Amino acid sequence: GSVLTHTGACARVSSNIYTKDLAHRQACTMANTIKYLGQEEAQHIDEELFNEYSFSVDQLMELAGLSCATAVSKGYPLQSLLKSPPRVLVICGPGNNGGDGLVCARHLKLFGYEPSVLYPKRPSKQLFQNLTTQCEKMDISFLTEMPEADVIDEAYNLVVDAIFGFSFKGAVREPFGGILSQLKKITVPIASVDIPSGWDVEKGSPDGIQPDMLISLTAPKKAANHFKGRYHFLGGRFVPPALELKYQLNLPKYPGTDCVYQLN
Ligand SMILES: NC(=O)C1=CN([C@@H]2O[C@H](COP(=O)(O)OP(=O)(O)OC[C@H]3O[C@@H](n4cnc5c(N)ncnc54)[C@H](OP(=O)(O)O)[C@@H]3O)[C@@H](O)[C@H]2O)[C@H](O)CC1
Ligand SMILES: [K+]
Repeated sequence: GSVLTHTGACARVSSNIYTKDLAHRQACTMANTIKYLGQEEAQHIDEELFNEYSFSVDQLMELAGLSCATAVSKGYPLQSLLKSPPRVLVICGPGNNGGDGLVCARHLKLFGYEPSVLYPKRPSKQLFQNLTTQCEKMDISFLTEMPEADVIDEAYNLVVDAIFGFSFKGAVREPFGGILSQLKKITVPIASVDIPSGWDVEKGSPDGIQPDMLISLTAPKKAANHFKGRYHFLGGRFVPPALELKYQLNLPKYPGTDCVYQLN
C-alpha cells in the first residue's frame, strides 16, 4: 500500500544504466519509484544502521566512498579526460561527508586518477586521522589552501564535492563560504557526494553550486529533485532489505555486483 500513499518526491528508475530509454521510462509505474528522503528521515536511517544493525561508520563510509569513486569513473572515464595528468580535486568537509570524500580519493587513486585533497577543517576523531594517513601513504597530496577558480579550471579535470551531506543546516560558515563561492565560478564539472554542498537538504538552493554529477547515498534526499546535472547515481549498496522495507525506500535493483545504479 506504500506506493499509493507515496506522492511527489520520487524519481523513475531505469533498468538500463547506459541509456535513458523513453519507452522504458513511460512504462515505469508508481510501483518502482524510489523514495526521496527528508533530512530527519535520512538521519534516522543512518542511526538505525549503526545502532540497530550494528554497522560501524568505517564500514559504511568505505562502501559510500567506493560508490563515489565508481560513479566518477563511469561519468568521467580516464580516457575521456581533457587534461593530463588526470588530476581531480577532492574537497572534504568536517563531517562524515568529508570522510566519504577521503575514501573516494583513495579509490580514485587506485583507479588511476591523480586526486589532490583539500581538507581545511579536520576533526580529531581517530577515524578521520586514519583516512588521512591512508591517503598520505598513497602519495595523495593535501592542499594548504583553496585554489582560485581559474587555477582549478586550468589544473583539474573535475572537483569532487564532499563538503556537506545530510546534516548541513543554516548559513554556511567559513572557510566553506569562500570555498563554495569559488566552486560557483569554475567551469570543470563538480561531482557532489550525497547532496550538493550548501544546498538545503530538502529544498535545494537555486543560487548554489550546480554539480554535473550527484551520487545519492542510501537513497536520494529531497534536494535531489532540484538537481539539473547530467549524472545522478545511487550508491551505498549496504541497506539491509528489512530496513529498506521499513522506510519504504523502493530502491532499484543494482545491476549484478555493481555498487552504483544510474538513476534517470
Ligand atoms: N547512511 C548513509 O547513507 C551514510 C552516509 N554517510 C555520509 O555521511 C553524511 C552525513 O554525515 P554527518 O557527519 O552527519 O554530517 P555532514 O557531513 O553532512 O556535516 C556535518 C558537519 O558539517 C558542519 N556543518 C553543518 N552545517 C554547517 C554550516 N551551515 N556551515 C558550516 N559547517 C556546517 C557540522 O559542523 P558543526 O559545527 O555543526 O558540528 C559538521 O561538522 C552523509 O551525507 C553521507 O555523505 C556515511 O559515510 C555512511 C553512512
Ligand atoms: K556534498
